Amino acid sequence: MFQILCCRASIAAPVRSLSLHPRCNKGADLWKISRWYTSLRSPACSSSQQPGNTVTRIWGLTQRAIRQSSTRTSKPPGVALRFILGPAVLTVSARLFCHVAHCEADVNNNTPLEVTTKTPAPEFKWHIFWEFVKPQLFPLMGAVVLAFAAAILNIQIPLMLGNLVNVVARYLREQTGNYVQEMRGPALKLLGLYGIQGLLTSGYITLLSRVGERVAADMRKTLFASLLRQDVAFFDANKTGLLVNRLTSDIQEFKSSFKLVISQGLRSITQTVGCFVSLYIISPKLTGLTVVVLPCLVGAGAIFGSFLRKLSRLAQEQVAKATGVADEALGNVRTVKAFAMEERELQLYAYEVDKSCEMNEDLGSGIAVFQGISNIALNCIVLGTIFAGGTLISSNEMSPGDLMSFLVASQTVQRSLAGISILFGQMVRGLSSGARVFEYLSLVPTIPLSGGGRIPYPSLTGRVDFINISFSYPTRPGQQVLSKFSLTLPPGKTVAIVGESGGGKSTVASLLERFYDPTSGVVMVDGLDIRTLDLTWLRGQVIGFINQEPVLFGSSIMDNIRFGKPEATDAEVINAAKQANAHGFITGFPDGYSTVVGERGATLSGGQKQRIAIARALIKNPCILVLDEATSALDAESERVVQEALDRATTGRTVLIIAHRLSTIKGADLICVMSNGRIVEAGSHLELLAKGGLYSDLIRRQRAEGKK
Ligand SMILES: Nc1ncnc2c1ncn2[C@@H]1O[C@H](COP(=O)(O)OP(=O)(O)OP(=O)(O)O)[C@@H](O)[C@H]1O
Repeated sequence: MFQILCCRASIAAPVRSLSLHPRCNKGADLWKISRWYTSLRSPACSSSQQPGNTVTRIWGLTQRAIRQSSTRTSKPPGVALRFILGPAVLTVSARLFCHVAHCEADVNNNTPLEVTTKTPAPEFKWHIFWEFVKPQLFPLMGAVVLAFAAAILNIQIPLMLGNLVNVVARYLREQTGNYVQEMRGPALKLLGLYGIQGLLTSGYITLLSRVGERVAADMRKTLFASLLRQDVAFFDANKTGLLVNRLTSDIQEFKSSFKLVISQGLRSITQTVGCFVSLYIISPKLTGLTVVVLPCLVGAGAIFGSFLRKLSRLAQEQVAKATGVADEALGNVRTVKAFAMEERELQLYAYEVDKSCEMNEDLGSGIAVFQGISNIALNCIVLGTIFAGGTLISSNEMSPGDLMSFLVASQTVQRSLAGISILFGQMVRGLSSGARVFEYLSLVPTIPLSGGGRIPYPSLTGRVDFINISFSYPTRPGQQVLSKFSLTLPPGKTVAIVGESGGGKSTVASLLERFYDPTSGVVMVDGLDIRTLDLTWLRGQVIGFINQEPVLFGSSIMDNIRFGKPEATDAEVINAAKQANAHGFITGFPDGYSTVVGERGATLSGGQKQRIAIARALIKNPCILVLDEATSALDAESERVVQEALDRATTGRTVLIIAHRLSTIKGADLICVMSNGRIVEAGSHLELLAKGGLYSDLIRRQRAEGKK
């Protein structure tokens, strides 16, 4: 019954959404816009991925996951019980395209389009699945037993209905005896059966949804943990949308299939076998007729259904495409507004929505035709059964009650067979969704987050050595970014790296953070290869990292600063904010440290965000500080305030500055000029100026640009 409600609710969805869609617009302008837009979004035009903080990327990932949490609409069935055969017939037709409608319901799921890659399809790993099911074994077994019992009772119902009809028929024929008294026995029995069957059904659905939800929740948590463990290179190679899709749609799909297979699969098989036995006992002749007609009908329904499913999938992808346009426009709303592109974005969205409207209309028409034909076919079967059964009744080979039992049992068989055909497709989809989830669950990062040694604090000096490093990014193995790069950061000293854009400066910082391992050579902290050190300790307590575009979380300022050291007291947070020159503006806000900074810190200025990021890095009192162009995105006034904070923060620490603005690094103990992945000049500001080489060239160019 639950399944029937779902089917009907899902069927209602396309009809409703179709009536709400705006008129389809196929104007030539929109075509042009779309093509321009498609080319804009093609891989050739997409900007290259920059190395970034893993947490920052995962932050984006979770935000999208939350946005994409599915909202399925459900509607009570609108068809009233008219007469005993009508609902059964409608139910069968509904079930025949239940999977089509199920896809349709998914349209509302904002599923991001999964980029098809040529890698082989992942395999479903049963042993991993078993690990998730094991803790839920008892409720699962309970659900199986209850579902089986409900199916057995379902087989009894047609026979009991037949008994009831026999009583009615006898009374009509003979007009003797007490009708109510004669009816009471079988009616009460049937009522009891309905009651028990209802209880069993609610029982197994409750247990099954508990099992399904818990398995899905465990899978989500484990997958998210596994994603967080992966190397930065993994995030360079995999799109956030695809990862979010695995966390949301794939697990949702897997859960639905899992529940459906247990509930409907078990019921359908038991009922098909049981009811066939009943049919044979009631009338072998009529059963023979049914055996010929039914499979043909179900087969035709399955073929038509698979065509509609394909249509539904295409429509679903189109809706996801439209959602992608809206997602990108809303996510980059400031850029859209800055270029006054609201109208253009609206047109792009309208084009995609109109296309999806058109496809959904086609799907709706397909469903309508299918429902019409299947209703006619199924009603004809009923008619044919009554006709053939009537002949058998007239020759006394069957009673009216037997005919009634036969009709209801054959409806149950039709329903069950349709259920099995749906189930098969659903199972295939569920297994491939599960396989995609398990693929990432079993991924082992090449850079483990924990394990390895720690250097006790009193002896930690903060000396860093890059020795003979060569490096290519895993996603671009052909491009050597660093070649035989060597550099020493003496304890407590400030070393700056300058050079042309794309020369590999930020890559040096990424290697120190161990976002990547060098292709050859070693990075050392206090004379120890960082590959032998505990990475969580190194990133969490030894190195503070501040980059050009600090990403804040959409929580309070207090929480954002505490992100650097979760166990920090309020006093420690305030102290870090003071060191970062942030305390003044924070206390100026009406809510002070409780001020919520908006998505990615959108309600703060660039300088304010940067100072909170500095406080976040300082709160862990790092021995080594990496500033990757920390002030280059700021205006002169913000830069001055942030620079003040940085000057204070760098005292007594080993500091690596990746700099664009050369004015900010004049005071560094050592300035290294990078070109083509190696250091070509090194010395103090004055020494390099006196040398008249690349550094003085850069200074000259920057001064000239400043004057323009
Ligand atoms: N995640 C990545 N995957 C592949 N290649 C990358 C990645 N990040 C950077 N690169 C490439 O590595 C080279 C060095 O980049 P890097 O960011 O280190 O340069 P940079 O000197 O810091 O540049 P800028 O001053 O413009 O920030 C560039 O050619 C860049 O395209």
